[in-house]
Amino acid sequence: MPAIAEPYRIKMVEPITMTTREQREAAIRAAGYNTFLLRSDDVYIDLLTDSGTSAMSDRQWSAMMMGDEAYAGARSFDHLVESVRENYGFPLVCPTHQGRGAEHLISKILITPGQHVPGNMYFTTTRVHQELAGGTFHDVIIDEAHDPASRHPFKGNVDLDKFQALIDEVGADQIAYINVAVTVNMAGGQPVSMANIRAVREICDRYGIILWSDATRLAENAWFIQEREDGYAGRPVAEIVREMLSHFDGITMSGKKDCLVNIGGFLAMRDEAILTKARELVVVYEGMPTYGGLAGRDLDAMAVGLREALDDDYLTHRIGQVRYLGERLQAAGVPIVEPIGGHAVFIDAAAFLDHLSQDELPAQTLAAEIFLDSGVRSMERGIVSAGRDADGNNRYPKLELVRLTIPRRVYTNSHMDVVADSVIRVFQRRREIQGLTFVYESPTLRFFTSRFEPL
Ligand SMILES: Cc1ncc(COP(=O)(O)O)c(/C=N/[C@@H](Cc2ccccc2)C(=O)O)c1O
Repeated sequence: MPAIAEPYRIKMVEPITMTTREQREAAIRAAGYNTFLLRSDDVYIDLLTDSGTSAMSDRQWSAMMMGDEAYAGARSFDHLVESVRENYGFPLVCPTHQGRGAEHLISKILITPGQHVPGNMYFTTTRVHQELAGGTFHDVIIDEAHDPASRHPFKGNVDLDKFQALIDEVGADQIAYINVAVTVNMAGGQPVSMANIRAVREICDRYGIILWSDATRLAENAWFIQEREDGYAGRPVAEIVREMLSHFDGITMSGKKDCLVNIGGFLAMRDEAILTKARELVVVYEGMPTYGGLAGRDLDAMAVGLREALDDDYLTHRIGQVRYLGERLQAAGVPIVEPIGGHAVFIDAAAFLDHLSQDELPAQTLAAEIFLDSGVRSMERGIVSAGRDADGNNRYPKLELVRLTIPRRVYTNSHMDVVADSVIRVFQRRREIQGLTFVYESPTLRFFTSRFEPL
């Protein structure tokens, strides 16, 4: 991909400082070797997440100044609805404080306890809300998604045979809905093709199954369709997004990613009955249906940001930056998930630290080692994130990954070079690295707050 300059110029900066090795050793010990528990001031380049860490534009900031903080019926809500209608094609919107707020509501609305919810690989908060609502998640993603080395161009695709087999096994009436994430975070930010979305739609229509999407990174998914799928080259991302979403009954959206805001989310849909139920629940858990746990200014920032995130030049640079980092690591022989995803480079920690067993927590270990080397913060996406099953046993995911997650419009490729140099240094001394073990294991979504110590 030809290098392109940032399609924006920087108008404000936030100073960052490099720490010493001694400072980092003290910091990671205090954080229990869990990068989620590090203090921001101890982090040099923060690649923990792309969630809520984007830089907002001058247009978003000025929209915030005009935010309407009326408790009910604020203009800011109208602006969000207009933007969702215009850019996503959904007529109905229920704002929530962030993505998992929307996941909570839709799980309660659509799932009857005992029902099943197929999806293209699990995501932690999505699955936990489905389970809390009494549903059982079933992974129906294609097998290639579980192979870090597979170069399948659309590893996020639903395996139609797996989906059909589940329908045959439990009956269509026992399937609450199918949830198709675009892109698939835990597979490495991997896209779903338009052809696959259409094929899933056909099955859902045949059996009367609701087709929902976790649209959190939909713009990046559309950009990969433009780049890789026959018939879409040269089509504007905004047009591809409208076509993608036209096949879904509704979406949960974490605005903290592809709406370029620091907080925000929403449900968007076509069915008034679902909106009515969402409004009944949102007043209990989030706030009035016209603010959903957000300030008016947040709604306005999201209305502007979701439109900006569909810009072709912005996405070409954004995805190009992720690819730049990934290609530097590939050139040094560092094992990463291929193809390189849309929002992050995922290091194959199992291959990187192939002398460690999964019970020695390779990804947790590698994330701590990278921080110790350079102050770069990453996120464990392996056995710790996978948690325990209903019987209390550790789940053993095929993918044991460390995610280097690139915030939107924040860092330059000079920062990417610092990250690449650090990971390569750790790779060169990987045989010296020993594993970690739990000293405290939190009961739910344990990766957020558990603590560890070196073996
Ligand atoms: C595909 C997808 N669907 C829904 C959500 C929830 O949205 P929200 O509630 O955060 O707004 C997320 C959030 N992803 C963040 C934050 C995170 C969340 C759980 C564990 C680790 C990190 C991340 O991947 O960094 C997501 O990626």
